[in-house]
Amino acid sequence: MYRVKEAFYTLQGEGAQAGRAAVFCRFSKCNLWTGREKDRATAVCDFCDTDFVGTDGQNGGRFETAEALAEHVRRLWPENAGGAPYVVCTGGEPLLQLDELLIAAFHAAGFEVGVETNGTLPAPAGIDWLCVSPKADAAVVIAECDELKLVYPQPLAPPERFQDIRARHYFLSPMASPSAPEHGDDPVKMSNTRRATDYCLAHPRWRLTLQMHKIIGID
Ligand SMILES: C[S@@+](CC[C@H](N)C(=O)[O-])C[C@H]1O[C@@H](n2cnc3c(N)ncnc32)[C@H](O)[C@@H]1O
Ligand SMILES: Nc1nc2[nH]cc(C(=O)O)c2c(=O)[nH]1
Ligand code: SF4
Ligand SMILES: [Mg+2]
Repeated sequence: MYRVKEAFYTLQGEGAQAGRAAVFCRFSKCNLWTGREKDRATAVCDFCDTDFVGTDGQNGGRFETAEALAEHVRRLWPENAGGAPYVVCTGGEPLLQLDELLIAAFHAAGFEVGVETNGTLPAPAGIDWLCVSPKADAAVVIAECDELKLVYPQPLAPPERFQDIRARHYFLSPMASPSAPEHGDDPVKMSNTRRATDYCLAHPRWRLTLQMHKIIGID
């Protein structure tokens, strides 16, 4: 059984695949926060900007088989539109649920499979694009990925701690305020963007990435 909060067709807003059309499949549940506001202050990850509780979002639901979920995602991709169909598995923490069966079913449906993970759980084989985004002092168990995308600043997760994770790209993503309006003003994010910029200027191995979807007002 796979539990999905929501699924939607949009442009990837972050990282090296920014601008690419993708179906986002947001899995329910996370291992670093319950998703309830009353638990935020004591959570390992306390700045999450996402609602991943339950299965009641747009195109959310419970799927008995990998094939059923892959078919559900396939229906969200435009027909005969060309390009390489792309699904981004996110959450919540997708590696609590994503397994080799589901990856095979996505591939059989014609999709490349991207994953956004906090890096604390091992990744199944077959993922086409793996993005690891470390959180606070949670141990990262993934040694190699396509992109490391660190939310910045995090007092317990300075960039220097992750130099030994092998990645094709190293990104800093300015921390947005979890309570800021989804597509509105966020002074905290503005200040964090300046700090991330300064870090990238001083450490050119790191590149700046912005949450483009929030800037242009799409999902
Ligand atoms: C909601 S998480 C879900 C996937 C996975 N649990 C993870 O943390 O990578 C999706 C992406 O949003 C980022 N994110 C979450 N809260 C954020 C915030 N307040 N500001 C900027 N990025 C944030 C995460 O770091 C991650 O790259
Ligand atoms: N457009 C868009 N791009 C994204 N990249 C990562 C996201 C996520 O929540 O995992 C996300 C998201 O929620 N929307
Ligand atoms: S690990 Fe990801 S989904 Fe979980 S609370 Fe943090 S940002 Fe949100
Ligand atoms: Mg998001």
